[in-house]
Amino acid sequence: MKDKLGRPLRDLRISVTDRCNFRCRYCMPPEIFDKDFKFMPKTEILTLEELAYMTKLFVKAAGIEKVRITGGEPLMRQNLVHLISMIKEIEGINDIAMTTNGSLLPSQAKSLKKAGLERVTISLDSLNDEKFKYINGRNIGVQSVLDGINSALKADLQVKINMVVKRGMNEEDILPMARFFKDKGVILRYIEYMDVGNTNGWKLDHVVSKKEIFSIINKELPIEPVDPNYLGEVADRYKYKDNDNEIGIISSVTDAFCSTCSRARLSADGNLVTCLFASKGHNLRDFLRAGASDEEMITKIKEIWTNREDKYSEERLSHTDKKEIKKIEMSHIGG
Ligand SMILES: Nc1nc2c(ncn2[C@@H]2O[C@H](COP(=O)(O)OP(=O)(O)OP(=O)(O)O)[C@@H](O)[C@H]2O)c(=O)[nH]1
Ligand SMILES: C[S@@+](CC[C@H](N)C(=O)[O-])C[C@H]1O[C@@H](n2cnc3c(N)ncnc32)[C@H](O)[C@@H]1O
Ligand code: SF4
Ligand code: SF4
Repeated sequence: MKDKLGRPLRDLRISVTDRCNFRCRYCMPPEIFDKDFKFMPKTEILTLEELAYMTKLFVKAAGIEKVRITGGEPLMRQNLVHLISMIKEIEGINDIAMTTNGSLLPSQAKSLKKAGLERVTISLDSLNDEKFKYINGRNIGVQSVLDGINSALKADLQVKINMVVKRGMNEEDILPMARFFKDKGVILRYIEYMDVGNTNGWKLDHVVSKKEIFSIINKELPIEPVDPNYLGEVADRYKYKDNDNEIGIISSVTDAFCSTCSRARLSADGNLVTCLFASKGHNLRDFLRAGASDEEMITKIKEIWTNREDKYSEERLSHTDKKEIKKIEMSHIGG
């Protein structure tokens, strides 16, 4: 099954909650996501069983093999271990990963691994405690994320680190992060700051480009490109010349990768979203709860994917001088 631009559906990213214990200023600015902010009501959120069932439908509809659990903060969802174990049982799924801020991992890493989680990507934007406390908007120190990383490694999970780079926020942390993680057996990935949602005040000037990130690292720690692991990998891979450790750079802004984008996103309230920058999703929840059969659900998923023609990042620069379009917030669909 291919979309209108010839792209298959391979990778399902499931957001299990729109809530988070952090308020990263580039994702959920605390002034907007405050005590009056209306998060999704519980009745609208898919149950763990519904999420697992939806995953099964995506396997049947498209043969997806890879699932990434995300949020909001996925570890805030109760009994997530149960969801992982249900997904693990689905024939055809051979890669279960999670993106998390890491702070709640120490108490959960072992049981997640036991349930079938193989990989975690942990977000960390600075090793400077004061700066990190400011960025996450909740005064949470670096050590709680480092504890999360250590607990994941101890539980034998594969670990990657995501660092969003924003000019004026943390570009001076690019090198310290590289130095710190270089020999730790984890892959650090730098992400160009993106214009997801409408609340983070994104400007093109805030973007530190892939080229710039490469040159900052390469000057002190020489690196060279490595071939992608698979077609459509979002990160460009590089390895250090003096050892085999790797870093990645994700360049959605300056070097878009829409032409190989095979990712579908399912929000916690059951909307199928075909692009990170979409204005809205396709409501699968109500269709499911109205009693649609497996066949009807599968037909619907296929219909949505085959009509897909998203390529926002390739067209981004032509959007910036126009009136801003409404986009789903990152905390709804999880990156
Ligand atoms: N524009 C855009 N950005 C994306 C897309 N997918 C991922 N990203 C960005 O890249 C970041 C890292 O993505 P991950 O989920 O860690 O990457 P992944 O490709 O699933 O990781 P691996 O499976 O380990 O290769 C996300 O948090 C987003 O910020 C996409 O389809 N479009
Ligand atoms: C939305 S979070 C959800 C999962 C989890 N709460 C976390 O932070 O890892 C997923 C990823 O998106 C990244 N992200 C959030 N806002 C972004 C933005 N405006 N540009 C680029 N990446 C962003 C985060 O840093 C994180 O790595
Ligand atoms: S990036 Fe992740 S941790 Fe930070 S506010 Fe967004 S959802 Fe929460
Ligand atoms: S902008 Fe949309 S179509 Fe392009 S890579 Fe990202 S999610 Fe895929």
